[in-house]
Amino acid sequence: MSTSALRSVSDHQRRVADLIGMLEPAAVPLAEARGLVLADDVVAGEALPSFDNSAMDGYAVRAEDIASAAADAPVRLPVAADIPAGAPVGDLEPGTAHRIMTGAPLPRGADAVVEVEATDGGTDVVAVTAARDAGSFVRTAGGDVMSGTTVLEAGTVIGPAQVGLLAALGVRDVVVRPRPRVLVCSTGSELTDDPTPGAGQIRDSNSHMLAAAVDDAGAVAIRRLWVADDVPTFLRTLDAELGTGVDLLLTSGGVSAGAYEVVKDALGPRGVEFTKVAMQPGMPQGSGTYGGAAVVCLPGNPVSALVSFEVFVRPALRASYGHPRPHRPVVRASLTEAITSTPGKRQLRRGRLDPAAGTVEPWGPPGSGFLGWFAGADCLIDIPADVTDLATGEIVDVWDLTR
Ligand SMILES: Nc1nc2c(c(=O)[nH]1)N[C@H]1C(S)=C(S)[C@@H](COP(=O)(O)OP(=O)(O)OC[C@H]3O[C@@H](n4cnc5c(N)ncnc54)[C@H](O)[C@@H]3O)O[C@H]1N2
Ligand code: MOO
Repeated sequence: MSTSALRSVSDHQRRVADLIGMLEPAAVPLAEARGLVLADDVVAGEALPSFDNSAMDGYAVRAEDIASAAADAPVRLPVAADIPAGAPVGDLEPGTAHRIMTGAPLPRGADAVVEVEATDGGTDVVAVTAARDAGSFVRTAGGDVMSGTTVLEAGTVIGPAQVGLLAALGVRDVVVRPRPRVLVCSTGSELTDDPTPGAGQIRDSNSHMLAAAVDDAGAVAIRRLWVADDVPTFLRTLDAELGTGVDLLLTSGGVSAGAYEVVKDALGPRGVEFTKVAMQPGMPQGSGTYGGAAVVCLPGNPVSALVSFEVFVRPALRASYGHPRPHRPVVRASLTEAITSTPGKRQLRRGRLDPAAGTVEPWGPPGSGFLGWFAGADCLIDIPADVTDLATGEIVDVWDLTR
């Protein structure tokens, strides 16, 4: 096939993204929401803090009662009560102090807290050695969040701070687009789970690798399986697994031009399209729908499978649950050595990025079997299809795989 007949990377990215689409929002418990994206605004149903409280361990007072306090002229006040955190709100009589702990409710009548360091720490009578203005060390109700305000907007990615805020506001369920559910299926009669593979056999690494990539993308690898190069067995397996809440069937292997291309032979006649993309690695690709699920068929070479996942599947999965940044961040860096690329194919070459130096080092050969090298890389060098030679020091686009 001439390279002019190949589909462009961006066309195939669009096709895969359209196939997976966007999932419908649903309420999920807060404990399961980290990494997901709010589908609705969240409005605070109450204020934070919900009551005036102390920012310091010390004494609740009336500022005017300690206005003259100084190190050489302490003001002595009887300590009328102890207020631990969690106590109900009390009342402070003028001319008295309450010993108060950080977070405890400020008693009615008090308007300031004097920290214990500015006192003698007395428990019956306290000597205050510094004046404090009204409002000192008081955290006022609503000072952080006012009831009725929008605290988080739709489209916000829920991270630890957002989980904390929602928990503080008493929100138990949040409305998000759910994690896409992915069935990962390796194919190949050479694959085995046997700890000591026989002659010509290899361990199935792709299903482990792709399930990890699925989870890393914020989706869920609901099951991981492998099937031999046998069309009836492959179809029977899929028919048993699909139709049970699978959003995406992700296969690897069996898509090129050999005599036993199980994925292509089984799904090609059932509406899944097999095509060649102008990309290296990852030229042969399949995409379509089957059994109610979107289907993406990746090539079997491990580096091709994972690069294809990065290029086509990861952004589509992240977009399907509304992630505002579906793609890896792209940075510009200068090459530490010259590299070449096949004409007519966009090459995604493994590299090691040094953000401080602004450089990227090509890491390992370009071939698609070098998973050992890929495992030591942290980025992909994106070489456009019309570029064949890059000199040392040239500036290239680099996909940062660590973010
Ligand atoms: N005559 C042609 N041959 C090939 C072409 C072509 O256009 N014409 N394309 C080549 C390209 S490019 C790629 S990429 C591969 C894709 O092949 P398949 O998707 O059919 O994959 P397999 O043949 O099943 O396997 C390829 C390779 O990867 C190993 N593999 C497969 N699955 C796994 C797994 N789960 N874990 C670990 N390793 C796996 C497999 O043993 C093979 O070594 O086709 C080229 N050939
Ligand atoms: O296009 Mo294949 O994915 O290199 O080895």
